[in-house]
Amino acid sequence: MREAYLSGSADGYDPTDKDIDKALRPLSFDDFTGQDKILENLKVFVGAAKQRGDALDHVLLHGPPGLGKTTLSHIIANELGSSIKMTSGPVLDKPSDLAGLLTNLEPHDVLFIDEIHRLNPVVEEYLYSAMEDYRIDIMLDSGPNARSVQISLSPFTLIGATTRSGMLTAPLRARFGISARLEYYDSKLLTTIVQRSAEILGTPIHEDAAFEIARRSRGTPRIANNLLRRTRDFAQIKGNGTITVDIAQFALSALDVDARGLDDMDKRILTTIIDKFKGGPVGISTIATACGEEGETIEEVYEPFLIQEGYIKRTARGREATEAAYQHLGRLLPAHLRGNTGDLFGEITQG
Ligand SMILES: Nc1ncnc2c1ncn2[C@@H]1O[C@H](COP(=O)(O)OP(=O)(O)OP(=O)(O)O)[C@@H](O)[C@H]1O
Ligand SMILES: [Mg+2]
Repeated sequence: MREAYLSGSADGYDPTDKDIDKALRPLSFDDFTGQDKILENLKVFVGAAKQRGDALDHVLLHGPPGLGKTTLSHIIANELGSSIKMTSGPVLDKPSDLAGLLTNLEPHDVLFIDEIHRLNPVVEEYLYSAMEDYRIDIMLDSGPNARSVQISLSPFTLIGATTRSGMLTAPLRARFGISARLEYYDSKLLTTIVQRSAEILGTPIHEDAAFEIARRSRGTPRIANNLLRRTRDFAQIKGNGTITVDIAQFALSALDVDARGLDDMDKRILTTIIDKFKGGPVGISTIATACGEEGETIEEVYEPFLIQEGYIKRTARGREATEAAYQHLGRLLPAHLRGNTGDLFGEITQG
């Protein structure tokens, strides 16, 4: 497969980790664990496009970081038997950057634009006709000699990836025939992913150890793979190379991984709601300001996991911390969450 990397990705790993990361990346639909509904549909769309000899319709992949958007894009290109060219929104500065990429695409190639919500609006405008009619108008010269030339493109598939689908403009969103939102993985799926990765790394791992890593990975394969790599180091130095549940627990607490996999920002959001706003309800923009993060990011990257895990509730008046959040952070339950059962938290706060 031919690849042109126009930009480095912003994963922030060191080079060795990056190489391992590449080795762990599933290459085909059958290799990919989870996201069943999305995969089933993609198989149909890819199969049908191939049968007709058409380019696959443009695909938008959205969802929180580390769930497999880039991985799936490579898989789609592989399954199409096409090449993939990769770039990202912020890198495409001028329309000519985009034109250069588009005119170099072979029929049915995939152009992957990461962080597509960060496209320069002028570049985005050019993308519309490219996506719709496989052609672009380029302005030659300027002033009185200015004229526009139309260039035909090979039929191609644009795959856009974003963690912030809310920031996409309506006209751009409307031009994607296929749109899929990736969801967090449950612990069972992540256990399978950890076991698969351990096998690729040649590291023996017990099933309960794989599960321990999985359930503390914030529903995210990237985090699971990261924790596996670090746990493997502990197994090598502190044990005999096999990852047992004891080694996993030791490693995870040495790494300061929360028992339920929450990260710093998750915890900051919960403590903000509980300590500063009496458990809510409080609006997202208020939480954002208090946490020093953008509201959109909280809404699209952090909140879905906290809601899925039952730590916060979305109500008409804002976000509320649940009993689970108070308990997880070891805070006393407020009166409105105190049941009649007189549990530990309830009783302490009674007096
Ligand atoms: N379903 C899966 N099965 C096995 N491994 C997976 C799966 N999804 C993701 N991974 C692993 O997790 C890592 C992160 O995935 P990927 O880079 O595709 O995420 P992403 O959604 O593009 O994240 P970002 O939004 O940060 O770009 C990959 O290196 C891959 O090895
Ligand atoms: Mg990515």
